[in-house]
Amino acid sequence: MDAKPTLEQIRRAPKVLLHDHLDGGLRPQTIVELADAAGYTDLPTDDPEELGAWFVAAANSGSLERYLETFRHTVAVMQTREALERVAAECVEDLAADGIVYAEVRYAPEQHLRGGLRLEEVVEAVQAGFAEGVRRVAHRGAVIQVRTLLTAMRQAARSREIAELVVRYRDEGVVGFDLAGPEAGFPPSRHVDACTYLRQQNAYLTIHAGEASGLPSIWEALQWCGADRIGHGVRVVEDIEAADEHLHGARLGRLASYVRDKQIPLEICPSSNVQTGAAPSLEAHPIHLLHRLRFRVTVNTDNRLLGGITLSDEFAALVDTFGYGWDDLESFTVNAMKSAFASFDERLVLVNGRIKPGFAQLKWGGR
Ligand SMILES: O=c1[nH]cnc2c1ncn2[C@@H]1O[C@H](CO)[C@@H](O)[C@H]1O
Ligand SMILES: [Zn+2]
Repeated sequence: MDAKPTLEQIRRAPKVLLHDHLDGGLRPQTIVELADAAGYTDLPTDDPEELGAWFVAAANSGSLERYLETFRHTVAVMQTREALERVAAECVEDLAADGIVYAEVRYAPEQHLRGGLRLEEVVEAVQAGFAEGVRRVAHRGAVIQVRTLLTAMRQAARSREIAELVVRYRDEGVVGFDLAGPEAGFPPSRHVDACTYLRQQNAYLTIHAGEASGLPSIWEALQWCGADRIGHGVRVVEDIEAADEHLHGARLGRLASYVRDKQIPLEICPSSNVQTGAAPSLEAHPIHLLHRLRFRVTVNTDNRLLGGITLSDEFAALVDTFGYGWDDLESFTVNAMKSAFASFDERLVLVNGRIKPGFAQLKWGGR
């Protein structure tokens, strides 16, 4: 129990992932093959290993805008039904191989229309791919639940249409809406109409906020748009007055208090935040303060390809950096499951049937 969780043990732990972009998690080999099939000649290299390294290096830019430029290549090769299905199926295989038992995977349908697909066809292709992935994984004896979030790009003007798409496919595995893209200059309040519509439909939404912009963006996401969760949200620390090492004298402003009192889930993505400059380093990442102050912290990958990481790697890095043990990792996992957009029944079954027994086995099983 006191022993430090190893990467190999963490990989076996039943994990939950709420924030993962489909178009930020492709296998480099797949990108090369899809580019070849589509006649896309702009890839920086045709060698899968070099390509994987190129993405990580290019994403280590210190700026969200430059980080997002790398999506040019992944989106370019995801423009046909076959490509979308393949990428979605492989995503499920990769998440299951990392020991994830429940995932919500997001992407922006409006970015996949260049090959002539309609929004509905994009959604149906990805859902078919997820179902295929779940079948393949089941053949190997693993069980994973995968749900979908549909993202609207905040710099564009299609959020209402995407919100309607979420509602239309709510019984086919689409569980919520997301806003992503460059945060600076494109505040959540631009999309109030879509968000109001979703709430009136009893649908769920999460919004990327507090990553490249600060408190006003988080405030708008919550109080103008009614977001159920916040993507990243790390800059909420700007509303917390520095505390000493033991947290004596930590003072929360009104917004930080609201986020903590209401236990608004924060989808924190440590590696991504360091890559985009939202956090100066893992050692100085706000997750440690937020976790100790008992905000509802969840740990996520954001973009596995761009970070060159899995969720297990993220957990292992937190263990190394902050000395976290099984109780911390279990609390991030239970927080995530409680914050998922799946129904209460489904969440309960996963917490009691998989997460608690799985962590108990890792904590006490060896004794
Ligand atoms: O961390 C992030 N912040 C904001 N936008 C992001 C982030 N990661 C990915 N995307 C954007 O979301 C789109 C749909 O998946 C991606 O194409 C990318 O532009
Ligand atoms: Zn994201």
